[in-house]
Amino acid sequence: MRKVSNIMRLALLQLSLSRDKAANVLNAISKIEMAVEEHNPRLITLPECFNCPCHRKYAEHIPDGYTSQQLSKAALDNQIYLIGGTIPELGDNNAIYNTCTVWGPNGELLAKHRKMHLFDIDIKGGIRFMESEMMSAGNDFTIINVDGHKIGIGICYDIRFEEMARLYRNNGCEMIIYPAAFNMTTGPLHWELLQRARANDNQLFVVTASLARDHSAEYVSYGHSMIVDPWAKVQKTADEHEQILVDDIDFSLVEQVRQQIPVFSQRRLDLYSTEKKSK
Ligand SMILES: NC(=O)CCC(=O)C(=O)O
Repeated sequence: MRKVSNIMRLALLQLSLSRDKAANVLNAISKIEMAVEEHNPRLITLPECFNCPCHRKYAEHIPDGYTSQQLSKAALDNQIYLIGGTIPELGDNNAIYNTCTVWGPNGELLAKHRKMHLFDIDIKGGIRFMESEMMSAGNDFTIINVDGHKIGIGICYDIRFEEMARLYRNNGCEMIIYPAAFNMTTGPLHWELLQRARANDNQLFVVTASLARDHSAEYVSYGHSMIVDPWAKVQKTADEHEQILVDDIDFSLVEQVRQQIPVFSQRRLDLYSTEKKSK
C-alpha cells in the first residue's frame, strides 16, 4: 500500500483504572474525544486491561461485547485508528485471552491480537504474578497497515521476547505498539531499557501505553507511557499520572537509521536465523 505521509500523529492514553468497568470504558471514550478535539491524532492507543482486571468474570466476546461496541463507535465517531488496549476476551472454546482489538476509522475491527507470552514471574521480595492461571496464550502475530505503514502489535510482557519484535521487523514493520502495564518491581529497571533495546535491535519505533499508577490498587502499574524512535532515543514519555501523551512520528527516521547502520544486510544468516513456525 502507498505511504500517504511520513508523518503520523499519535496519542497515547495513560488511564486510571477504577473498580467500575462501565466507568472505565466511559473514561477512555471521553479521553479519546478530548485527544481528538485538542490534538487531532491519526491513531490512539489505550493501555493493557484499561477497562477491568484481566479476569474471567469480566470477559466479553469480541466484537459483540459491550467494550468492543463502544470502541468501534469511538473510532467511527472520531475518524481514528484505535488500538483498543486490552480486554479479557471470552473465546469460542471458553478460554480467556488478554486481547488487543484494533479499530479503523469506519468502526471496523481490523485485527485482534491475543497476548502471546503470559506474564508468569515470581521475584523474591518483589512481585509474583501468574497470568497463565487465568488466561490462555494467543498463537498469532498481528500486523496492521495504517496509511501504508506496517505496525506490529504486542502486549506488555510480549516486549521481553526479542524474536517476536525481530519477526515484525523482518515482515516490514516500522513500528511496534505494546499496550502495557508494567509493575513497580521490574518497571524502574526494565521498562525503558526494553523499549530502547527493541527499537535499537530492529530500527523501528516502539510505542507503549500504560495504565496510570495507583498505589491503592491490587496491581500497581509503573506508568511512563513512551515513544522511542528508531535511533533508540526516548522521543516522549509520560510520568506516572493519568495523561494524554501526543507526538508526531516521522517515519523517515526508520529509513535513515537502516541506511546509516545497515545491520540487517550485514547479518551472518549463513550462520544463524530467526524463523516463524506455524502452529
Ligand atoms: N502485564 C504484564 O505483562 C506485565 C509485564 C511486566 O511487568 C514485566 O516485568 O515484564
